[in-house]
Formats: sequence, structure tokens, C-alpha cells
Amino acid sequence: MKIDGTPYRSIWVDETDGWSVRIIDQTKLPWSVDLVRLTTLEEMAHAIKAMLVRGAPLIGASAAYGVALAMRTDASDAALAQALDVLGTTRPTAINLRWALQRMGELLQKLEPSARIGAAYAEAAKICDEDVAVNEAIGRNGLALIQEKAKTGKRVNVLTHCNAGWIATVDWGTALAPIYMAHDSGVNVHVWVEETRPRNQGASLTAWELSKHGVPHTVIADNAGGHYMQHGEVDLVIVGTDRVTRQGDVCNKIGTYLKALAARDNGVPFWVALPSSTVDWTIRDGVSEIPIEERAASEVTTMTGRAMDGSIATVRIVPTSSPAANPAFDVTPARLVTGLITERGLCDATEAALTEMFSDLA
Ligand SMILES: CSC[C@H]1O[C@H](OP(=O)(O)O)[C@H](O)[C@@H]1O
Repeated sequence: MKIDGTPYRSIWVDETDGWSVRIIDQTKLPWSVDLVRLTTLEEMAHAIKAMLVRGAPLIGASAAYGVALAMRTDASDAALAQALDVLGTTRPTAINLRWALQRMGELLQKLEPSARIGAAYAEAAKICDEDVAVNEAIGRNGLALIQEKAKTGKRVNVLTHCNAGWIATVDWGTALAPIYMAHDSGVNVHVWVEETRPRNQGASLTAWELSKHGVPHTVIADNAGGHYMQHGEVDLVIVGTDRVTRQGDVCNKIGTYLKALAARDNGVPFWVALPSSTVDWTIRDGVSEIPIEERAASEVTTMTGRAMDGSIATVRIVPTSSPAANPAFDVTPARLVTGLITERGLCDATEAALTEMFSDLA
């Protein structure tokens, strides 16, 4: 996607040296576009854990480049095992992390150490290029849903939660890809952007993305989504996901489950956009089997934003005497999911449909 006319991906190899990795520091958005240069495994692991990069597909791509950076330093078997372990423990929920590390590990373990640096960079680049193509296909497949709603001749209102845009992936995004394509094709589309407490990925990231692309949108409190659905202001919900089970249960940012309940209660279609790398074929029941990341309480007790004098400030919004809990994801049972938007097409959130569409992976 473009930032003020300049095309970007959310991660790339620095062309000036051919090996360091550049990312957009998402903790600084929307206030500044800070391009960070990463040179070590440890810097990449920190970037994932501290959410300078976030979003399931981007976490996977970032981890792949983290392995490549590690191989530059030491391409031994021990160093490879260490890199896979360090990166594998950065964040527990997005399955794309495990998928990318398994792919990198299986490739590199078979090679002589002397061949590992080049192979690691090549495979990481391949993962990135594949992600872009897959997300573009998700966009095309999801576009049909928006175009169908546009047949009424009225503005199409899509609600989304968190950020599943181009900066949650290498490019295009998943949930936002159909929206970009609809907007670019002239469809009158508007997005209800839920702020997504506590880290405000909607307010800070989705709103920034849509503003940069000129897509009409309105930021709302997380708790307002159901109200707009009740009043007929939401034509469909499209969200991303960090892990889908083989029976179609969907793990996504905390609050997604509540959106799905409100959507079901109001007859609003609830779609989930995902690449096939986000399906975890090893599990069925999302609620009991998907590990939910528990992040720092300080993400709930404080908020960071731009003060009126233009400085970036963090303020406490909870009494110091009050404990806080911060589960970062929840699980929406398949029964509440209208369908899945994948790179291969639209798919029911059922084991039969998933295993038929992805019989080569299941
Ligand atoms: C396209 S995956 C986006 C997915 O990842 C987000 O989580 P986080 O910001 O904590 O990495 C959120 O669950 C999004 O739906």
C-alpha cells in the first residue's frame, strides 16, 4: 500500500546493505511513521513481542526474517535451534508464527551451515511474496460480498474490529483487502472502525490506514458496534484472525466474540478473512485448545496518545490500587461465523468445508 504516495510493504530487506530488515514501528502510529532497522535475532524478537510489528501474517513473515538475521550471526545447528526457540516464544496465539518457523526450520535443518544464510533470506522473501499474493486473492474473494450489498444502491457499511489491514500483513491485509478493492473499484463503502481496547489497533492503526487510502470511516468505541447493528447501520462485519481451528472456531482480538454475538442477534453477516496459513489443523475446539496471550496489565491501566502540545504521553486511567487483567484474544465459535474469506474462495466455517477446500493441507 502507499503512504503519502510512496509504496510500502510492512517489512523489507534494506536495499542499502542487502541484509538488515526494515519495519514500520507500529507502536508509533498514527503519530509518526518510524522506519526501524533491525540487525539481530534479539531485535526482531523484541519487535514481535513489543508489537512494533503485529498481526498474524506479519508476525510469521517477521519471524522468518528473524531466522535469517540469526543465520548471518551464526549458522550452526545450535544457533538455528536457538533462533527457532527464541522467536517461537515471542507470542503464543497467532499460528502463523509457528507455521513460518516450522517452514524455515525444515528448510534450513537439511542444509549445510554455509548455505543457510542465503536460503533463509530467500525463503523469508518467498513467504512475504506469497503473503501479498494470498491477501490480494482474499481481497478479490471478499470484494464479491461487498459488491452484493452495494446492489441496494446505498452506502455499504462494514464494521471491523482491531487491525487486519496491510500493516497486519506484508501487504493488502486480510479483512481490509476487500474494503480497499471495493473502494478502489468505486463502491460507496464506509467502515465502522472499532477502537479495540486496550491497545487501540482500530483507533490507531486501522483508522490511519483507511485515512491514508481515502476510505470513508468512523472510529467508534468497542461497545458501540452492537448499537449500530441494532439500528441497521452495519451491512456486514469482516474481521481478521490469528488462528482458526479445523472445525472453524476463530481466535481473534479480544472483543471479537462479542461482535459475533451482536451480529447473530441482529442478523448481520459475520465474515472472517484469513490465509490458509492461519488454520491450525491440529486442533478442533478453539475455546479449550487455543492459547490466549495474557499481556501486561499496564496496557489496560494506561493509554498512550498525543498530548495537546503535540508530545506523546502515556497516562494512567485506572487507580494504582486496582489490579487489571489483559487477555489479548478470544475465540468465536464456528456457529457464530457466517463464513471464511480465504485465498481459495469463500468457505463455510465447518470442518467439512475447510477440509474440502484445503484437502492438500488438512
Ligand atoms: C491479519 S491478522 C490481524 C489480527 O492480529 C491482531 O492481533 P495483534 O494486533 O495482537 O497482533 C488482531 O487479532 C487482528 O485481527
